[in-house]
Amino acid sequence: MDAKIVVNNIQKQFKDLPVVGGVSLEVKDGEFVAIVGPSGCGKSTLMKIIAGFEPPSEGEVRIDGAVRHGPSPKGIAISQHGSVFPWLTVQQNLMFGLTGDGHGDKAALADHYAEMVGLKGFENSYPHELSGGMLKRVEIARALVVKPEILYMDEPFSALDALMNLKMRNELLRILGEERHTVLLITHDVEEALFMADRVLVLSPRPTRIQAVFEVPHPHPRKLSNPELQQMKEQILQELGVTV
Ligand SMILES: Nc1ncnc2c1ncn2[C@@H]1O[C@H](COP(=O)(O)OP(=O)(O)OP(=O)(O)O)[C@@H](O)[C@H]1O
Repeated sequence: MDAKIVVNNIQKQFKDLPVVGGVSLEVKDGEFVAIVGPSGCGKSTLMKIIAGFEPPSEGEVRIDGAVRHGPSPKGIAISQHGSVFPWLTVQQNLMFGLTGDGHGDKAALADHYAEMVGLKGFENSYPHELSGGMLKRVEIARALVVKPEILYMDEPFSALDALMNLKMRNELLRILGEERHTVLLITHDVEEALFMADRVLVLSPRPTRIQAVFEVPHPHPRKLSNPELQQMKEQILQELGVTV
């Protein structure tokens, strides 16, 4: 099958600062690819380019074979900064992206996704009435409700505490088990990458390139105590220059 996303020799320079030094990558339909890399290496820049929010200096991105010059309607991004509208209720936030007539009963659909992420009973609450973890779930539900073919996630759980972070990983995997999406995840957390992804890419320092690739063929649910995953974690940390 053809790749869903093809990244062809992407390079990016901000004035005279080279940030992305030539990245090529193929992501299969339904694949979950995690990207880890040293701080400031250019992860977010690369993700913005792949998602179509930032033009590359060189190279091209294809979605389903077509070269993109901006965000694709097939994809949706979830960032670490959060983007729920504070003046709308949970249900209204979820209905916001449901434009056009193809969505049937929008309120019912919004409520279904609110329930899916564990927010049943909070449909009429406003963001300021929710905890940080609940807000993150609103954001994930808001992305999923439009049924994107591709999810671009840049450190989506990094603002959450450790316990909520673990819960959200499980929640997302459960949803992905029910609904197929192609996922690109940027994380600084090697365990998060190994827990969730089919493949982990390790980026080099800036100007960033793909330095190493790790396939993670283990079925879900995974146990991070699995010796093979532990070994892979050590290898990835070594690639990142962290001695263990
Ligand atoms: N719009 C911009 N204009 C100029 N420089 C930029 C711009 N965006 C990013 N940079 C620079 O590009 C480099 C990489 O930034 P980027 O945010 O992509 O890295 P990152 O790996 O995601 O960082 P972190 O690990 O801290 O999240 C940094 O040196 C940053 O200052």
